[in-house]
Amino acid sequence: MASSNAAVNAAPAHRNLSPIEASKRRAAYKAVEDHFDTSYKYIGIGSGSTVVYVVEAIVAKGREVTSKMAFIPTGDQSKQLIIEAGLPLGSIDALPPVEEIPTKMGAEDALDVATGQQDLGLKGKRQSLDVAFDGADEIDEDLNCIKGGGACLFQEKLVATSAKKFICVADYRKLQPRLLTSWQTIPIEIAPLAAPTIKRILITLGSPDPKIRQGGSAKAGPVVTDNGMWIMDAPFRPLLISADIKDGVKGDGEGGVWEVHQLGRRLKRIVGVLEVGLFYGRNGIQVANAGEEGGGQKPIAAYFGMENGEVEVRVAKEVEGVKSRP
Ligand SMILES: O=C[C@H](O)[C@H](O)[C@H](O)COP(=O)(O)O
Repeated sequence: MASSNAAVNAAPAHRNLSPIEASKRRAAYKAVEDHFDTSYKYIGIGSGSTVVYVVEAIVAKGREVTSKMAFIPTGDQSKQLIIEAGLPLGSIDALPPVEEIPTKMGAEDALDVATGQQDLGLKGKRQSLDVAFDGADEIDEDLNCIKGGGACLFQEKLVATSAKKFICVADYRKLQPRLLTSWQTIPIEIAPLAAPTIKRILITLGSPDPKIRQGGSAKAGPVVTDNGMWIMDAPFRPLLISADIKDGVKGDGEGGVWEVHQLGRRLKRIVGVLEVGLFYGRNGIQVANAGEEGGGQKPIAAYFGMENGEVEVRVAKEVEGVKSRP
C-alpha cells in the first residue's frame, strides 16, 4: 500500500479557475515545491492539461534558476509549452551521457547473450534527467498509471524511464483503487498498418471493443500521434495489482481478468505496438534499466489536488522513508 498524507496548499491564489483546474494547479505547485531542486540540470515536462500548471510553478522560480537548466518535452504540446514559457528547450536524444551505470556488456560492441542486446557504444554511461513531471489519466493504489488520454504516451514513457525521479500530478478524479475503474480504456500507440491485426488480437485478449481513436470535429479520420502513429483505445475489466494475485487468482487474462504487469507485458509483445499506456514497472530513485522494461517506471510519488482544497501525496511503498531530494 502506498502511504498518503494531506499537504497544505502551496499555490498562490489564482483568478477564476474551475474547481477541477484549481485542484490540478494546487497539486502541481506542491509537486514542484517538493521535487524541483535549483541544482538540477535536466527536467522532463510531460503532456496534458495538468502539466501546464507544473510549468507555471517552475517559471515562478525565476529565470536565474531556470536559465541554467534544460527542459525535455514529451511531445509537441509540451515542446510548445516550454518554448512559450521561455524555458530552455532540450531534447531526450541530445543529452550528454552523465552517469556511470553498471553494464552487462563485457566488451565493446559485444552481443549480450542473455538479453540479445548489443552495446552500441554507450559504454556503461547513461543519459539521465534529474526529475520528470507528468499527468496521468488514472492512478491505482500501487501507483501504476494509465496515460495517453491526450495521445501522448511513447515519448512520455521514454522521458519517464530516463528520469531519476518520475512524479505524477493529477486531480482527485484520477485517484482510484484499481486501473480502469473510472477511466474506461487503455490507450495503445500503434503502427497504422497493423491496426486490423492488433484489434483482432486485443479482442482475443478480452478487450470487447477496441477502437481506433478518431479526431472528431478537430480532424477527420484517426488521431495521428507526434510519432506518426495511431491510438487504439482498448477497454478491459478493472486491472488487478500484484497483491490481488493469490488464492487461485492469476491475473493472466483467464476470464478477461488481468493484472497490470501481465497485461502490459502481453500488449507490448504485439507486433505493431509502439507503446502501451500502462506505466507499471519498478520505481525508485533512479531505475538503472527502466527502459529495458516495457512498463517503464511508475512514479515515486503522485500528487492529487483534492475536492476539499488539500493536496494528497501518495508515495510509492518502495521509496517510503528514502530521501528523494539530492
Ligand atoms: O496523453 C496524454 C498524457 O498521458 C497526459 O499526461 C494524460 O492524458 C493526463 O492529461 P491531463 O493532465 O490533461 O488530464
